[in-house]
Amino acid sequence: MYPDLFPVFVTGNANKLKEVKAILSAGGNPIEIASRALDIPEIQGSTQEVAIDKCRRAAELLGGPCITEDTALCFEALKGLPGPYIKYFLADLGHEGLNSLLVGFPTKAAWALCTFAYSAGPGSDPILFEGRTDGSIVRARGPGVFGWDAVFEPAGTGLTYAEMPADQKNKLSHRYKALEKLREYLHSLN
Ligand SMILES: O=P(O)(O)OP(=O)(O)OP(=O)(O)OC[C@H]1O[C@@H](n2cnc3c(O)ncnc32)[C@H](O)[C@@H]1O
Ligand SMILES: [Mg+2]
Repeated sequence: MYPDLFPVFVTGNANKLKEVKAILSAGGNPIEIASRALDIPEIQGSTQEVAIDKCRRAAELLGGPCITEDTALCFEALKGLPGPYIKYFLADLGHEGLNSLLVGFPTKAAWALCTFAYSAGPGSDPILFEGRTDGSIVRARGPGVFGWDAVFEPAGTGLTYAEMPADQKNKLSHRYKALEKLREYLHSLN
C-alpha cells in the first residue's frame, strides 16, 4: 500500500519522520514516505484545535492532500499542561526543568499524546487520529537524542523511551497507536 497511499507527511522534525518510517516498515519492507520539512505556524488551543489548524495550513501550502502530526506531553498534576506547548517548555526548561515543574505535587503521572491529521486537500476538513501512552515523568535516563524521551517512562516498562531499543518504543508509543488508526483509515479509502 505504501508509499502510494500515504499522503505527503509535512513535518520539520527529522526524528518524527524516522519513527513514522520505522513503524510503517515494521512488517519488514522498508518504505519511502514523501515528506516536506515546512515550518508551519501553530496556533494556541486544545491539541485538536492545534492539529486541525496546522493540517489545514499545510494542505493549502502544498495545494494537495497531506498529513501532519502534533505531539503533546501532558502532566496529570497540571491538568494536562504543558500539552501541545511541550516544545517550548522543553526548549526553555530542559529535562531538569520539566521535573522541577512537578516538585511538590504528589503525582508524576503523565501521558504522551500523538495526533495525526489528514487533509484530502485545500478546503477539506482535516480528520484526526489520536494515540495515547500513559506513564510518568522521571529524572532523565538514556540518550538525549529525541525531545523529552529521556524523562518519560511508559507505565509498566521500567525504562524511559530513551532507554528502549527503537523497536520497543515503536510498538507501544503514542505515535505507533495513532499511526495504526491512520493506517486503517487510509486502507479503508481504497
Ligand atoms: O514540524 P512539526 O511536526 O510540528 O515538528 P515539531 O518538532 O514542531 O513537533 P511538535 O510541534 O509536535 O512539538 C512536539 C515536541 O515534542 C517533541 N517530541 C515529539 N515526539 C516525541 C517523542 O516521541 N519523544 C520525545 N519527544 C518528542 C518534539 O521534539 C517537540 O519538541
Ligand atoms: Mg511543531
